[in-house]
Amino acid sequence: MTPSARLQAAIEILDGVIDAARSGGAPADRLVADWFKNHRFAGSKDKRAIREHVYDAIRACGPVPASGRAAMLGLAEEKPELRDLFDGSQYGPAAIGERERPAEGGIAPEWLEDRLIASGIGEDEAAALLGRAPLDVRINRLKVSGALEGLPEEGEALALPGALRFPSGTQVSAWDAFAQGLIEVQDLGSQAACLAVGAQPGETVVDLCAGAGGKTLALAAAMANEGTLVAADTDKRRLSQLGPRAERAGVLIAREVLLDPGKEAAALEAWLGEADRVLVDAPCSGTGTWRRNPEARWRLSEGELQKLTALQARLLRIAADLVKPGGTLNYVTCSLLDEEGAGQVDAFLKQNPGWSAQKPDLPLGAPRGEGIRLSPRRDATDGFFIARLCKA
Ligand SMILES: C[S@@+](CC[C@H](N)C(=O)[O-])C[C@H]1O[C@@H](n2cnc3c(N)ncnc32)[C@H](O)[C@@H]1O
Repeated sequence: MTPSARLQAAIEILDGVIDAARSGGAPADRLVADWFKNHRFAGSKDKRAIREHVYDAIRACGPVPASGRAAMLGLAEEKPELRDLFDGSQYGPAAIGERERPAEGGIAPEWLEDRLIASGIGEDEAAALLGRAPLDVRINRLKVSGALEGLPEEGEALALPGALRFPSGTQVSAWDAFAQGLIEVQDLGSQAACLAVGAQPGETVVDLCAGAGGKTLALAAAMANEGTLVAADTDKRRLSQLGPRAERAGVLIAREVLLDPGKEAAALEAWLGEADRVLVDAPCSGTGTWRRNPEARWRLSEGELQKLTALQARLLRIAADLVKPGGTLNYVTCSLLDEEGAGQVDAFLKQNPGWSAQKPDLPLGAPRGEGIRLSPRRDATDGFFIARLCKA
């Protein structure tokens, strides 16, 4: 493909990404993969260039752009060399018209930028939200006791025990060590959130929003496969991914519980007042994960954020009832917005006098309200809020 044809392909994909963001359709990575599947003539260099154009253009636009072409013209403001590729050639984009306007730049739609500022995220922090995430792995202590030898590449040892970092795009999933369950792909921030739970062998631990079990696997390793570990979620498809992952990782104690939305407590009755620790890795805006899903900022609306904060407050109440006296509730979101982090915890503590907050003891993050916050700029992790609440 010519450089212009690659640019036009990226513009077409961006049109799909914008539509999907407006209508709640498929994520950008799926749309990119679908385009490649339907255009077999694209070689590996073409694919790399097209993918890069798509993601660079998404990062370059703050509010939702009017079209893929406007988004690409926005990117051309940062990379003027792209303007030459609007050359009107057979498969390339038409020449730039005199009245054509590029899409607006910035970090996010205005309302969301305002919320970030109100949550203490300054300009530098905000810009880092749109950087490129490296690839972090966690050494699986259920299978590896000492140093892990023989990986195809040497990773950088990170601040948490058993955490290694590789460059963005490293194909870790093709490695033998991955197939054998010796390593799990997990962002350092997510590893920190698991470590903060402090799960111990023999305890009863509930992972209330387990999803596909990324954190469940880390909790099982911390528990050395001893005790009771409940992995609950309302999403059957996500939860069904835990079984094969647990098998590969040698996790034996994870017990899946599918929840009915609105009736979660009923399925968890057996653990009411029984859990030593409950982890609530709550559904959230994902403002801390824009490095991976930059188009997520076009999907969020104020109404959606309001629904998420109401759900988070409800999940905190459900979790609180599961914790036994002297136990802990660990509240986590991959968001940098106070209404999903420090604000939720403040409201919980006001409404629940028998509870107190204890700052998680981690070599990462900065205090935020009654918890700590990790940020891409400060900690080189996804953005996270982590709080630890103790029941009297
Ligand atoms: C941030 S994700 C969890 C990610 C997961 N813990 C991991 O480490 O991979 C939030 C999860 O909350 C789940 N969820 C949404 N509503 C829920 C509810 N009412 N009860 C329990 N889980 C819920 C979603 O299905 C989603 O899997």
